Amino acid sequence: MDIRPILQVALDLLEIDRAVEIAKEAIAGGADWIEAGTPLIKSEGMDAVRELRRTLPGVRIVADMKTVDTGAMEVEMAAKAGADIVALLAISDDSTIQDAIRAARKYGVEIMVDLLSAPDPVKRARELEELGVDYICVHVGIDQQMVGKSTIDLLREVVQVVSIPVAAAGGIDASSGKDAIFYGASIVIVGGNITRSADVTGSARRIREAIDHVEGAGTSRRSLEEEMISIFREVSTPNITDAMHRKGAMRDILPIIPGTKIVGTAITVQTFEGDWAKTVEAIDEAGPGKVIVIYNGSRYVAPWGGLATLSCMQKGVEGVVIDGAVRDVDEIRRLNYPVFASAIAPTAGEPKGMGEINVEIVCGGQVVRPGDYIVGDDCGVVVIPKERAYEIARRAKEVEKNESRLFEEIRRGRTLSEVAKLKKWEKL
Ligand SMILES: O=C([C@H](O)CO)[C@H](O)[C@H](O)COP(=O)(O)O
Repeated sequence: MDIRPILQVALDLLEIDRAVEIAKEAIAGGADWIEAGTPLIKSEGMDAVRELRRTLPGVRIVADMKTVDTGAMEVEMAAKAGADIVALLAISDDSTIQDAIRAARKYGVEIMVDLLSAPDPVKRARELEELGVDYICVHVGIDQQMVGKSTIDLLREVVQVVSIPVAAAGGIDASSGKDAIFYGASIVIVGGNITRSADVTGSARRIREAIDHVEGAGTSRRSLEEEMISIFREVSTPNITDAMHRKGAMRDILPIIPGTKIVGTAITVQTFEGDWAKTVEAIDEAGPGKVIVIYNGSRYVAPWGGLATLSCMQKGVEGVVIDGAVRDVDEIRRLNYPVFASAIAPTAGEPKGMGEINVEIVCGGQVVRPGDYIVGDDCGVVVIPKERAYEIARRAKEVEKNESRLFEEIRRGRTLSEVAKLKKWEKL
């Protein structure tokens, strides 16, 4: 085993031509091993491994078969296609692992076993070492990452109980890659943070540098809440609605000042045409990190204007969303405060005191409950149910990463339809 940590790049892509191009860019940035990811193998079969073998002579190829049965047959297939290492799942029966190892010895390849979803991963890692596997992979799957599970915590336990090399996989970036090596991994497996980047070589190089210099690792882990808020600030509302399977967008509500963005949890207000009491009272209940979300319904009588905006600003409130009209737009512009509304009108109502604060409302056609996450930008406003907010943030980030790679491919001269391989992936 090398002293230098191994950087394995997982090609979780659907097309072999794109995979080869990305693999070459990743190697230029310092990747050591190239993995034919499970999605690539499912999409292209063993030809994916064959093509990587042919185009990347001298590079170790890992076939992530995620085998759970017929271990010997799948190892033979991958080995004959040119793989050097074949990955199985730890949840397989011992008989599958043992027969896979026999086939691996026969065909001169090595076996990596992935602890993904193993019920007692630490115990299983010990058993797998006794069975004779070559590498253990501590892996938090892509869907598990989206709900906040982390590879590093499990890695720290597994490295205590085995002496064979351990790989860490699952949402690894420069900082967690560094942590993984610091806590005892010998191999870091990186997928999306390299392969979906517009600058694959640069991303691979940054991770390479991080894992080669681990001093100062293991110190700075953000809370899931902090991570989620910072992701919502980075991604766009289109990224979020894509992540929500086209749901969540309010209708007809746009920023009064283009270029302003809001991210926060909802303080809801139900009020009625011509009554601005509850909208203004809600300011006293709001503060930093909060977005006041108002259903008023009228396009002609505004429950919000310049004075309310200034008052909101003074309290550090993140922004305001109104299904209804807003006035004093010139003042709001001068204050440069994020107000999103469905109409502009000069007339105000009266403070009558009808309605309620912090009840479930419908705003822009979407149900909003107190505490739901609200993100607004130039494309509109989306509501993210609080229970799934972290997951949606992570999935939106994946959408954004994916698009940044597609942007780069279009910049290089391909058409969108070529890049998206529309003809191949049209629904039959
Ligand atoms: O094995 C993987 C996953 O199960 C899909 O096949 C990924 O290769 C692995 O998780 C690494 O990818 P990232 O999590 O995107 O780094």
